[in-house]
Amino acid sequence: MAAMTAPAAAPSAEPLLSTKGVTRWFGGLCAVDHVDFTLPAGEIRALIGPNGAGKSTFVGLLAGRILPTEGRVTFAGEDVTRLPAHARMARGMAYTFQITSIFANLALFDNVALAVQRRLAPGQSLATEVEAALARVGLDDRLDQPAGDLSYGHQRLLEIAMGLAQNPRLLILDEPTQGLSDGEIEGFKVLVREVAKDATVLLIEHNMDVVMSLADRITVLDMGAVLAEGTPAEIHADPAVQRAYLGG
Ligand SMILES: Nc1ncnc2c1ncn2[C@@H]1O[C@H](COP(=O)(O)OP(=O)(O)OP(=O)(O)O)[C@@H](O)[C@H]1O
Repeated sequence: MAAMTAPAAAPSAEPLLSTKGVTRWFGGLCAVDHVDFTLPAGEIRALIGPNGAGKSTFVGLLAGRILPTEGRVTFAGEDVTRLPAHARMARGMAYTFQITSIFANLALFDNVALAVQRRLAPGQSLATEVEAALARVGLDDRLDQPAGDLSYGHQRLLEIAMGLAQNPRLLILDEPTQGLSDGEIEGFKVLVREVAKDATVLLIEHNMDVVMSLADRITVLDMGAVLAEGTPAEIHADPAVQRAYLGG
């Protein structure tokens, strides 16, 4: 029997996250229109689209910050459509949003400590976990500095550290590179590749260089609906995407 080779691990049949017909109206405006979306575990997925395409609303629906008018959201095999954001976080979703959610008057350490406390296991040291999360984004030399003193770009990195501190299964990043310098963007790419070794990443991003170099696959939203989905090369070559988004 020793000569038998182990069967290759079967790809997990169930996606980490999916939506079915998810829809959100704001008054007379349909911001997200019957979107079917599937995100397999382990992928880096970028979500792109023109301004007003519905990206932030869609991510709000995934995270539980916005409830759908109709449709279903499934996370890790569970229907989470009606679960509030904190319950989805407890199940392993973490996210950063365009509107920064840090506490400006608190030190970096305390901001991240708030996130770590959600999942600290017995025997784990709060300080060690906080410092490790800040080290991943390169901010561990400023533990005692008030978060409000950071540049906008560094505040975005702090938010990512707060997301990572939760050891998420899914990390959702809404325009994470906005306000970062070119050098910081390179560091961010390295960080996301590192994070993706043990988490799934969904990235809303306008910087096409970041999208093309990081994403395994790209989903393009336009007017609340999925216009296209594919590898960076496929999306780059798609005439409908070029017309709607890339200005081609
Ligand atoms: N709370 C709200 N009330 C009313 N309309 C809204 C609300 N939130 C979003 N919208 C509208 O829904 C549409 C989609 O907006 P959304 O912010 O999701 O798009 P987006 O793709 O994230 O845009 P951007 O790239 O500019 O951030 C827009 O027309 C927007 O004005």
